[in-house]
Amino acid sequence: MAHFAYPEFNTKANKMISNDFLVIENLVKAYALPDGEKLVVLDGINLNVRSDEYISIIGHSGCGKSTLLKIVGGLEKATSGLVTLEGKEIRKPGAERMMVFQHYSLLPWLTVEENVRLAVDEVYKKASSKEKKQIVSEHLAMVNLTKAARQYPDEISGGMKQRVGIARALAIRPKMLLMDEPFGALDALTRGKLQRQVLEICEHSRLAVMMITHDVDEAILMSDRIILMKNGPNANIGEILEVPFAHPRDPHELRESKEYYDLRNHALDFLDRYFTQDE
Ligand SMILES: Nc1ncnc2c1ncn2[C@@H]1O[C@H](COP(=O)(O)OP(=O)(O)OP(=O)(O)O)[C@@H](O)[C@H]1O
Repeated sequence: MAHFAYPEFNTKANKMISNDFLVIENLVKAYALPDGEKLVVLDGINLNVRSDEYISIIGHSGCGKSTLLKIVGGLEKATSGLVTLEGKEIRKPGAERMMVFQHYSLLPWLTVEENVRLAVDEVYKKASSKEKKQIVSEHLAMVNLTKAARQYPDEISGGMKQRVGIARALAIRPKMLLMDEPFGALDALTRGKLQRQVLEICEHSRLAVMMITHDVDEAILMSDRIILMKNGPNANIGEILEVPFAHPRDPHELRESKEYYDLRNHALDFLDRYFTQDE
């Protein structure tokens, strides 16, 4: 790897942290409906995300969480407003922003390592075959999938598939990970294990994360801030909660603190309030 500029995982303490890494300003997103009307989904979103920050987005179904994530991912365009990453306007998808979806999106005719390799080939065009192989194997090891490298997606469990998706996203060395309910389809035990694995990777990496979840406990465990969205249409941010717990976090320890329950109840009350308004 001598001539290949592939950064090591650095601790957060070693890095420059920028407060205006991702900047969302007055973001409005409207969809044209078949009857000629307009559906304004997001109406005036303002948010700054630091370059090492883990952000969760919570809100009732249809409030525009996925739409917001897709705009940051460059898969959807804003109707008005501005979204910038390190000062550059986001107009299309890019390798510095990798997406992970709830339903794994692996190619079934490729093995686990080939699925990751495909993405590495696409981005590291100048790297040698040996270097690319090393990147793939490092990232499979990171999510404990070394032994499953030669298996096909239909030969592995849902949790393993999701780990392949995460390894594939991380192997590209993105600056930002965008995850749409990444643990939503997993059983409770697998979800807990994978949450801790992702948390550990994020605690040691120079990475910003934006994650959609419906699970308040998951949001508190993983995030530095929780974005609580008001209901749509014309949704915007209702509240932003700071999660005050130091890293590394242990879910059992968290659940012993009063602060944890105060935060949890606050988020649940917010969601209840909006659910009731809608009824
Ligand atoms: N391409 C589209 N064309 C028209 N309307 C759309 C389109 N995509 C999303 N919508 C509408 O925008 C609104 C927000 O959708 P979005 O998927 O962003 O919500 P969400 O908060 O992620 O919901 P959920 O929690 O159920 O996944 C919904 O009313 C949805 O029907």
